Amino acid sequence: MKIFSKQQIYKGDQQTAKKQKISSTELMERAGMQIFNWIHERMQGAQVPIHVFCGIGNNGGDGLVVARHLITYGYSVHTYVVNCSEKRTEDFLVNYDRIKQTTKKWPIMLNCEADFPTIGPDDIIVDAVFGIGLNRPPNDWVKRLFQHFRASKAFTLSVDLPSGLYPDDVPEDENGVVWANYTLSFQAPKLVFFLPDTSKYTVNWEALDIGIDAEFLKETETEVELIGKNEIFPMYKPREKFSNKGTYGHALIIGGSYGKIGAVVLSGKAALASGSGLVTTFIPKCGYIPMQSSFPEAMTLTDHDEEKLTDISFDIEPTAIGIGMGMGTDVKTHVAFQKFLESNSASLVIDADAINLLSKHKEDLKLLKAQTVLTPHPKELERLIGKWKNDFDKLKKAKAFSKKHQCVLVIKGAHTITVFENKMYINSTGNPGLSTGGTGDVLTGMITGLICQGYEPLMASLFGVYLHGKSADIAVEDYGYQSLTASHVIEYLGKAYLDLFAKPQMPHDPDAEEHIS
Ligand SMILES: NC(=O)C1=CN([C@@H]2O[C@H](COP(=O)(O)OP(=O)(O)OC[C@H]3O[C@@H](n4cnc5c(N)ncnc54)[C@H](O)[C@@H]3O)[C@@H](O)[C@H]2O)[C@H](O)CC1
Ligand SMILES: [K+]
Repeated sequence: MKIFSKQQIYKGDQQTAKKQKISSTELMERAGMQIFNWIHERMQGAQVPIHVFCGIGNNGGDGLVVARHLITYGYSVHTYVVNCSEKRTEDFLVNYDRIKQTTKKWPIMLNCEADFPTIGPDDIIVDAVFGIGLNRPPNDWVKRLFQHFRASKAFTLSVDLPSGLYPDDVPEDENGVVWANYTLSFQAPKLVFFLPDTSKYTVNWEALDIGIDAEFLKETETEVELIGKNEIFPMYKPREKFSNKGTYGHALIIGGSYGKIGAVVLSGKAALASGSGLVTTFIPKCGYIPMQSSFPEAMTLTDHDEEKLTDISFDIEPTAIGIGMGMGTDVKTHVAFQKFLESNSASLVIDADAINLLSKHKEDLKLLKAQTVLTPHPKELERLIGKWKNDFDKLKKAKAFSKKHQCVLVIKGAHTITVFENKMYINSTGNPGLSTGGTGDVLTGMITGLICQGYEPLMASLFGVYLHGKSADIAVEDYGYQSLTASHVIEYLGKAYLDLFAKPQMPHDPDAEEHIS
C-alpha cells in the first residue's frame, strides 16, 4: 500500500475533484460521511455523549460533517470549535453554516481553558482539531485541551491523524499531541503511524476509502510503501516439479565464536526452512560437534582456530552468504572478514558483529558489492550511520547511506523498515514476542535462503522480513508473547508460507484494514 506525502495528498484531492467533477466540499462530505458510517455501524444509535472537537481548517470541516450526521441520526452530540486562529477554510465555513441549519444546538466556541467542557470516562471524543495541515506547534491552551482529552480517559477517535502530529516531522512536545485510541485516516495510513517516535499517539488505525482518483493512486510514485500480503504474494516464486536441491541454491552461513555457536545454528536452520536447497555453516572449531548434532541437514566447515574466526576460506561456491551472527569483533576476526570481503563474489547478507566491524572500520564499506543486504538493529544502525535527531533524520541518513554504498538496509524494529536508495518499505507483520534473543539471526538466515532461491536482494529482504513477522504472528497464538522463541519462528515458517495462500485479503474487509500501530 502506498503511503503518500502531504503534498501528494493535497494533489490527490485536487485531481479527484477535477476528474470526478465534484467540489472540495463534496469530497469533504464524502470523507466526513465515511467517518460517520464507521461510528454509526459500531454504535447503532447508543446514547453515549459524543464530543466532536473541530479545528478551523479542513480537518475541522470533516469534524463538522461528522457531527451533523450524528445529530441527524439522533446521537447525543456536543460540537465545539477550537477557536485557535481567525483563518477559517472555505469548506469549514460551508459546513459551519450547514450544521447551524441542522440543529439549534450550535457549536460551542472554545477560546481558553475556562471554556473546556467536562468529559466523562465513558464518553467519546472525536478529534478533528488538526490534520495534515498543522504547520507549527499548537497554542498552549490547545495543548492543555489535548491533555484534558487524555486525562478524561474517554475513547478518543482521531480524524485523519491525531491532532498535533505533523505528517512529516516529530512533534517537540508529547503533551501537544492527542493520544488517540483509534485513528481513521483518509485513503492511506500516514508514515508517522509506523515510526518509533510517533506510533504511540494512536493505538489502532484504519484507512477509509474516500474514492480518491484511481489513476492518481495507481500512477503516483511514493517514497514509502506499506508491505502486506497484497504486496508480498506477487513476489512468491513457486517450487518447480522437476527440481532438485541444486535448483534452490546453496546458502553459506558464517559466524559464531566460543559460546555463540547457537546463533549460527538458528541462522542456518532458518535458511533451510525458508527454502534454500543446501546449507553449509562455517564456524570456529569448537562448534563442530554441537552444530553437527543439532543441525544434521547442514554441512559444516570450520576455521582452524578453536574459538573464533581467523581465516574464512572454503572451496564451495555458495549462491548467497549470511555473515556476522555471534562472530565477535576480535582483531583476527576483523582481518579475516576484510580478506573475505575482498575476494567474495556471492550475494551477501551482513548482520550483527559483521555490521559492528564495518562501523569500526568504515574504510571496509567500499568493499561491499552493490545490493549487499545489511540488517542492523537500532544500536547497530547508530554505529553505522551516526546519531540522529529523530526518526525522520534517521531515515534521511539511512537513505543517504544506502545510496552511497548501494546497499539494502533492513532497519529492524517493531515496524522493520527496509531502505533501498530513495525508497522505504514498512513491514506490517510481527509482534513484541520477537523481542527475544536469536530472532535477528533467524531473519538473516531467511533472507540469505531467499536470495539462494533467486529472489533479488531487495525482494528477499522484503519477503524475509514479512515471513519472519508472519511466522511470529502465527506462533504467538500458541506460545504467547513471553514464551515465543527464535526457534518457534523457524518452526512456524511453513505456516507463514501457507498463509500466503489462505483467504485473500479483501481491500474492503474491515478485519483486514484494522491495524494496531
Ligand atoms: N484526501 C484527503 O485526505 C482529504 C482530507 N481532508 C481533510 O483536510 C485536512 C487538511 O486540511 P487543512 O485545512 O489543510 O489543514 P488542517 O485542518 O489540518 O489544519 C490546519 C489549519 O490550521 C492552520 N494551522 C496550522 N497549524 C496551526 C496551529 N498550530 N495553530 C493554529 N492553526 C494552525 C493551518 O493554516 C490550517 O488552515 C486533512 O487532514 C483531512 O482531515 C478533506 O476534508 C477531504 C479530503
Ligand atoms: K485530527
